[in-house]
Parts: sequence; structure tokens; C-alpha cells
Amino acid sequence: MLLRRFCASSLSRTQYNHLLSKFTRNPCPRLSFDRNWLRFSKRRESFGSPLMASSSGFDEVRRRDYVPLPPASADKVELLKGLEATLGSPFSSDPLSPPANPMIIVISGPSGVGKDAVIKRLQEVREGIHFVVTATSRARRPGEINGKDYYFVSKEEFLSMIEKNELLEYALVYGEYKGIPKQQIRDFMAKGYDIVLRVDVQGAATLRSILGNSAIFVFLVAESEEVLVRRLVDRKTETSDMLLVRIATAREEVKCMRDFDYVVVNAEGKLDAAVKLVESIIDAEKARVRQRCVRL
Ligand SMILES: Nc1ncnc2c1ncn2[C@@H]1O[C@H](COP(=O)(O)OP(=O)(O)OP(=O)(O)O)[C@@H](O)[C@H]1O
Repeated sequence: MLLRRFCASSLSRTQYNHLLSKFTRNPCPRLSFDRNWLRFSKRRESFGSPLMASSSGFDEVRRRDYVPLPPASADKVELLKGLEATLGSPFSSDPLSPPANPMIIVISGPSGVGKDAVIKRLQEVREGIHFVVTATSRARRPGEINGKDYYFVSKEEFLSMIEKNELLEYALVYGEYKGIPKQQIRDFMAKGYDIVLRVDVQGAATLRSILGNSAIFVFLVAESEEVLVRRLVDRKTETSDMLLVRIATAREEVKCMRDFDYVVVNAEGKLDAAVKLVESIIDAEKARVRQRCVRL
């Protein structure tokens, strides 16, 4: 009855009768082997076995039903030809897994945790990574290179970029604009590069609201607050007042960790271990069956 209902919509009467006769011959049909004969069932494996993936190949086998196969001890070429003939199509050498999508990796964390250090090392050890150069309206400092450290643009140019919706995210920090150019991301993703973005924790929250789950969000932490503070002090780039603000901000920022996908501890003297973990995250993401898909 069930069979009739299922078949009525999709099979011709002849096909239906043929199928019915097979089912009555073998009430619990499945892929089964005789000694030198291969018999195929009508049952579909739930995960779509590669042998049954092609419906045309499957139909072909069904039409022939019993196909003589060389024994397993036969010449390999002969055996393969026999298997192909039985299945009704040649074995494909196409990859069975689809190519991984280029991805966006957002690296964030409190000031002084080592975002720059991790990204710099990541670029050294891994190919196919593009670290996005941000655009800024602030003046170029001695030693900074346009296009490498930042894209230095005038305030008018920056405002025009905002107007034309050319920035993925931007912020006004101490009177100067900083933003992520979309086109740069599109260009490098089109070439197959994975994109690395470095943003502060507030920037990561903005990017999450824009990109949702299409990007990977990694939160960097030191092993303890004490180590983080020592690292900031040792860097000698901040006044005491600035240190106070950064440390107080860091205390708040650590609470945002749960909004990220991964947390990576950048422990003292263990930069390479942190970078390795970031690499493992990227590798695992590339092995996902349901890939993240970025649309900008
Ligand atoms: N694993 C580590 N062990 C020891 N020192 C480290 C480690 N990682 C980074 N550092 C050092 O800590 C200091 C801060 O690192 P870095 O400038 O990369 O932090 P950041 O997160 O980019 O800071 P900010 O957000 O303030 O720019 C640097 O002097 C860096 O060399």
C-alpha cells in the first residue's frame, strides 16, 4: 500500500510493476552479494552511499538487475571495469568534498593581549591569509607605510567612503576615523584568500551584528589579568593614565568572551602555541560540512 502510494506519483506503471515484483521477491531488500553476482536493492541508504549517489547509475543497475562480475581475485583492471559496468558509470576522480569557502576570521581581545603579535606570526607561518589593511584619516607617523600599515586618506575621502557604503565597519577614535574597506575583502576572497580582521572588542560586536555567523570570531586572552597588565607595562607605549584606562576596559571586555566562537590563550612566552591553535581553528572550520558563507 505504502509502496503503491509512493510510486504512484513518480513511476510509470511498468516501472511500478517491476519494482513491486522485486519487493515481493525480497521483502527486506538491501545491497547483498552472491558469490559472483551483485544484486542491488531498491532501498536508499540514509546517507546516500557514493555507490548509490547517481540515480542514473542506480537505475542502470536496476534495469540490468543481475550483472556478472569478475571475482575479487581477478586482474584489477578487469575487476574495476566490471564494477563500473555493473554500476553503469565510470568511477569519477572528482573530489568527493567540495572546496572550502574563503572565510573571515575576526581576531579581537583586550589591549596588550597580543593581537598584533599573533596576526604577524600567523602571516609568517600560513599561506593564503590576507590581513586587511584598514583605512584611517589620521596623519601618517614616521616609518609608517601607506598600504601596509594603513591606507591614509583625508577626512573628506573617508566621509565619502562612508557615504558610498564602502566600509564594512568604521569608528571615530579620538577624533580620527578608522574603517575596514569592503572591496579589499571582496578582492582577496575572490582570489581564495582567508581574511583576517583585527578589531577591538567593541568593533567585534559591531562586526558580529553585520556578519552574524558567517565569520569566525576569536577572542584572545592572556592566562591571567596579572600577566596582561605586566605585558602592557613592559610594552612601554602608554602613560600611567592610559594604562589605567586600558586595564579597566580590559576587565569589562573579558566579560564579552561568551559572544565569540573561540577563545585562545596567548600565554607568556607561548606565542607559537597560540598561533597554532588559531591555525587549528581555521583548519577545523575548513572541514565543516556546512560551510560558513560570507556575503558583503
Ligand atoms: N605570548 C606572548 N608572550 C610574551 N609577550 C607577548 C606575547 N604576545 C605578545 N606579547 C607582547 O605583548 C605586547 C602587546 O602585544 P601586542 O601589541 O601584539 O598587543 P595588542 O593586543 O595588539 O595590543 P593593542 O590592542 O593595544 O594594540 C607586545 O610587546 C608583544 O610583543
